[in-house]
Amino acid sequence: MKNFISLADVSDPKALVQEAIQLKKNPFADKALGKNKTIGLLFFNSSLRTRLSTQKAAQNLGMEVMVMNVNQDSWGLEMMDGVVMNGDKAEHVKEAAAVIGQYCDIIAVRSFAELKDRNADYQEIVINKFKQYAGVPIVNLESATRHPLQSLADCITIEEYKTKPRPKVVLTWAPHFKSLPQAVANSFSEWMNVWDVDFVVTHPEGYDLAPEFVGNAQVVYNQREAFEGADFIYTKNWSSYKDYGKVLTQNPDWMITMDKMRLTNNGKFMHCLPVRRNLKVTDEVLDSPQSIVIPQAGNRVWSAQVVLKQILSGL
Ligand SMILES: NCCC[C@H](NC(=O)CCC(=O)O)C(=O)O
Ligand SMILES: NC(=O)OP(=O)(O)O
Repeated sequence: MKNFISLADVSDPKALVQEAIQLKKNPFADKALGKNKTIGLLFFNSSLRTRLSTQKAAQNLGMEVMVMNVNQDSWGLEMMDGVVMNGDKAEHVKEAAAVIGQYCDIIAVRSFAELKDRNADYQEIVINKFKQYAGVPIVNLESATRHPLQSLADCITIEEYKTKPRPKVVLTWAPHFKSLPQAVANSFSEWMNVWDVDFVVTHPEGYDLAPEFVGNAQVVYNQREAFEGADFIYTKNWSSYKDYGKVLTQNPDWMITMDKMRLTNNGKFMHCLPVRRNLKVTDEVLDSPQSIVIPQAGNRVWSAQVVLKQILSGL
């Protein structure tokens, strides 16, 4: 593997998941692979899981890790070419990425959608500029439109918890007062489209994801209907793609409750976290045996480790 920016970088996603499940049984087997190799983790946004699980994965592979919160600790980075840099951005990504590439064998970047300009976000400017100028492999830690390390961990989790060869998986929108990116939902949908599942997406009208991410999913605007017989309920809030970045409704009727979970086939509750209790999902659901959010987050280590292992093997 050269880079891990989206599903397109993975030649065999199912084999990758099986390899991750094997790694989990023997986490330190490849400790020599990363010796004298350095990964730089660059964060333009907050993180708990991504930061710690990627660091842990790199350490399991024997790598050195450097972490930088770009917006707090470094110079403001200009992403646009050909501009007069007389504003608040002191350094161009052209130099910054190339310089970090002198210090690191792999660079991992988190940079969320700004949710102001749909074209700009969907062009994936930040991660693509790093790919263009760093000269070393790039790993996506959640970019404007995708969060593939999360989706890979989600696939590992579904493989571990499924009770039938072809489970029904439902991606459901849930209410939030803030305008949040579509990245997690897009990416999950992208991966579910190549998985052995019956995949349903449910959300209020106006929240349709970009068609290239919805793919062959069945879209249902009635949440209760969507939940019928589901084996997995994957919850996420996202802002509108069509009316870009807007919060069109905060309708509390879309919150995940035990009453709705009872419509499922003893369905497992999944969420990438962080999750706001009693806004998106009730305490009762999150604290029930049906919730698998903690092992799901635990799988972020194996998702990152299998990706770093494959990239290191190709250096
Ligand atoms: N990486 C996992 C999700 C990150 C981000 N969530 C958030 O920003 C939640 C913030 C809040 O609830 O205030 C998102 O939706 O893409
Ligand atoms: N799920 C996830 O990516 O969590 P963080 O935003 O805390 O990294």
